[in-house]
Amino acid sequence: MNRRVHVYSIPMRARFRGITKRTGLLFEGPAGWGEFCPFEEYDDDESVPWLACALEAAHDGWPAPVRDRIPVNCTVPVVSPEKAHEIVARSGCSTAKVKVAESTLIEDCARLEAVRDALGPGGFVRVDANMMWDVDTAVTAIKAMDRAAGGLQYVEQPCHTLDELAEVRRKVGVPIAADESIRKAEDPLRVAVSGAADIAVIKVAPLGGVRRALEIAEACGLPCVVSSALETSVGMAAGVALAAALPQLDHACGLATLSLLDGDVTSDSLVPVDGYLPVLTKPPVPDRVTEFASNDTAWTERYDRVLAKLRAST
Ligand SMILES: O=C(O)CCC(=O)C1=CC=C[C@@H](O)[C@@H]1C(=O)O
Ligand SMILES: [Mg+2]
Repeated sequence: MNRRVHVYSIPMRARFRGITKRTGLLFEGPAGWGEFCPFEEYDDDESVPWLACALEAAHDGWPAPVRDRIPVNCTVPVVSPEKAHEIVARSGCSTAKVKVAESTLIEDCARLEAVRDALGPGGFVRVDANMMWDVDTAVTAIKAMDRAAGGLQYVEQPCHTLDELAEVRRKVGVPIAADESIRKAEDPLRVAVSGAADIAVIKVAPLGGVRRALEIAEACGLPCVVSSALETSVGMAAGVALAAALPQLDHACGLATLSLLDGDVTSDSLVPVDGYLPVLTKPPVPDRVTEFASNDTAWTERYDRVLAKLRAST
């Protein structure tokens, strides 16, 4: 590795998807800064698209936007109903995505009631179960949550397989969104989600960058929601660029996750104002990265290994 890189480590405000700190690596190229931050469980092969996304930002820049601001949802981790209410009320967003299935159904429903209370009747509530349910559990839980939330906009990835999603979709009236089914697919360009889901959740880093994610979105043939991978504002800007370049955007996107981190690497933080994020022409400069600097060499070693794999595959 010979380029200028910064390894960062930022604590999470609340535990989210089992992690309590977000770590990754930033580097600069001729077009700006890129962020490489695959989650720990992604092996080197699975991390190749994450690096392609960072290299696209740093070297090529992004396709032209067709809109200049992106509606976003606030994201509610597994917290108490009081805390959930506070997160939603403070966010300024009229759509909330609530993590479910990690606590009991009673706790999830209490959180959903609090979220609806904070949003008022005009807001949208969606839930994400991260593949935790089997079909029967999903059907029971979705019906109960739909009641508790005063109507669900959709449920994201209730079960593991596409067949299970399709079965749940036939059994409940709530629309189904596919996330892991797309981002963890062997070939996201070929995965046939259309019978199993109503909405495609698209994450720019695991899918290999803005251009590649646009191709995948088109191949899915479904309305898309762009969602983050808990990046700092440097990586988040790529997700915003994807949402900005999609020909059609009917739903709020899951890109308001900076508030889940206890800090950011830049003073130009991508935090929403009145439920919208601005579209940037290039990634923000990480002028505050030294506050979160880490000397964990595992990240530079990971970068080198994944870069070698990326080069071998192109
Ligand atoms: O979509 C959002 O509102 C925020 C992003 C989010 O929920 C996620 C980001 C990264 C990893 C995931 O476990 C999770 C998701 O499953 O969508
Ligand atoms: Mg998800």
